[in-house]
Parts: sequence; C-alpha cells; structure tokens
Amino acid sequence: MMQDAIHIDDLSFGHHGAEQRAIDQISLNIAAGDCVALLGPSGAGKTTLLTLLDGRLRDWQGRVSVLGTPFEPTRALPLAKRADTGFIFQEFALVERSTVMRNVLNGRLGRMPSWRALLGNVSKSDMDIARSTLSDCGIADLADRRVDSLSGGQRQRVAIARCLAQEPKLIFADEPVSNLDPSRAADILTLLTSAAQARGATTVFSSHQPELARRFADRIIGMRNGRIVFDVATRDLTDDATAALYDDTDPASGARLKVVS
Ligand SMILES: Nc1ncnc2c1ncn2[C@@H]1O[C@H](COP(=O)(O)OP(=O)(O)OP(=O)(O)O)[C@@H](O)[C@H]1O
Repeated sequence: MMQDAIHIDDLSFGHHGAEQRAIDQISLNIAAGDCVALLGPSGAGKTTLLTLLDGRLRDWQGRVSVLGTPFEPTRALPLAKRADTGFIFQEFALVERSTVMRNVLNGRLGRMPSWRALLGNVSKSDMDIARSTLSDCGIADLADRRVDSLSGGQRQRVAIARCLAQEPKLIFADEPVSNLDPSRAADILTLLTSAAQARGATTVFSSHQPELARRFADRIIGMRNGRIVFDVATRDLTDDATAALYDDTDPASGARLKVVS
C-alpha cells in the first residue's frame, strides 16, 4: 500500500494580526510519490499552506504529519528535522554573490555532519552529488558562474539543483515559474516534475496557471479564502470549476465548487 507523505486534519491558521484565517479547516492526505498542484487566486492560502507543511509556522490548530513526523502546533520544526524536505521559492532565494556550485552545495548542508557544515568542509561525495544534479538540471557548464550573472530560467535551474542535491523525499515549490515566460515555465516544470518522479519524491507546487497545473500535476487542489474548494484527479477537473475558482464576482463560487469533488 502506498504510504501517505502528508496528513492534514482540520488545519486552521491565521497570520499574526490578520483578520481572516489564511488556512481554514483544511483536511487532506497526499500519497508518497504524487505530484500535486495547489491552484487558486492571490491570497487563497497556497504559500501559507506550503510554508506550514515545511515546518516553518507555529500556533496553528489541527493535526499535521509530514513524512511520518507529527508536527507540534506550538512550535516550528527544528532545521535538523527538515533535511528530507526541499523548498523551491518563486524568487529563487539563492546566494546571489556566490557561484552556482556553492549554491548547490548549500543543498547538502543538512546532510553533512554539523562540524563539516560549519567549516564549509565539503566531501568528495557531496561534490559528486552536486555535479550530477547540475548536470541533470542542464547547467553543468554554469558551475563556476556567479548567480547574479544568470537569467531567471537559469536561476530557477540552480534552485532546483540545490533542492535535488539535498536528496529530498518531498519537494515543495511555491509558484516556481511565475517569474518566467511561458516556454521557460514549461521547461522548468518539466525538469522539476521529471526529476522528482525519477527520484520517487512527492511534489507539491503552487501555481496561478491552471494550464500548467493540468499539464504537470496528477492531482489538483483548488483553494480560495483558505479553504479547499475542489480536490480532484487532474483528468476530472472541469473548465467551469477552474473558471469559478478565479471568479471574483461570485463570492459563493467556492461553496458551489464543492460538487466537483
Ligand atoms: N505575513 C503575513 N502577515 C499577515 N497576513 C498574511 C501574511 N502572509 C499572508 N497573509 C495573508 O494570508 C492570506 C493567504 O496568503 P497566502 O500568501 O498564503 O496566499 P497565496 O494563495 O499564496 O497568494 P499568492 O498567490 O498571491 O502568493 C492572505 O489573506 C494574506 O493577506
């Protein structure tokens, strides 16, 4: 039986000082190895959900368990427990003045003994892993370039290589292609999803682009106002449901969409 990578039961969370909950009574499970897209308008709660599942938020209500580790609602997950989870950001979050290789080696930090990480002392096997992920990401020739000299598409390849060098079992990607033009966006999602699949990693990515979600995810979760309004296998997602998710003129559309699942 396929094991679940993520369990969420009745999860709610409000950002400090915010009037509305960013996550409002969400329950869902994600099977290991699945590729899931979170779709929804700005403010739907996609980033908040990914950040919470990455163990970086506290003071939420409900039950969350990721890769078999139950989270504690009152505290963030210690860094040492996050080595199996990789995160790819919309803004790349790279060390701009460092080389591509250095950035990718940063992905190995959580896997090194702490004395080695502190000294920046890199083993041959760390180098080998970094080189092979650079090559998998099609940027072996950029290893010695500084990140601040790269294009957006190249930067996102570096971010993916860094994430893969970490050898994660679970990959979260928050709008990984929204800064890229359509053809680069498709290339990057092809790279990310096929690399994840080849490694058996579970992937959850958020997007504003339904066509990309449909093309790359097995399952699509539509969010609006912190709630799940549909949760379907990609082949079952209708155009009407997608359009209603983004229909600002119809505040009740979220409720109506529930029939889809
Ligand atoms: N740091 C914060 N402080 C207060 N409120 C926040 C904070 N971050 C997000 N929010 C609020 O939480 C809600 C969910 O935001 P979130 O960024 O998770 O949505 P999103 O679906 O990722 O949107 P986008 O697609 O624009 O990134 C919104 O109402 C937002 O204003």
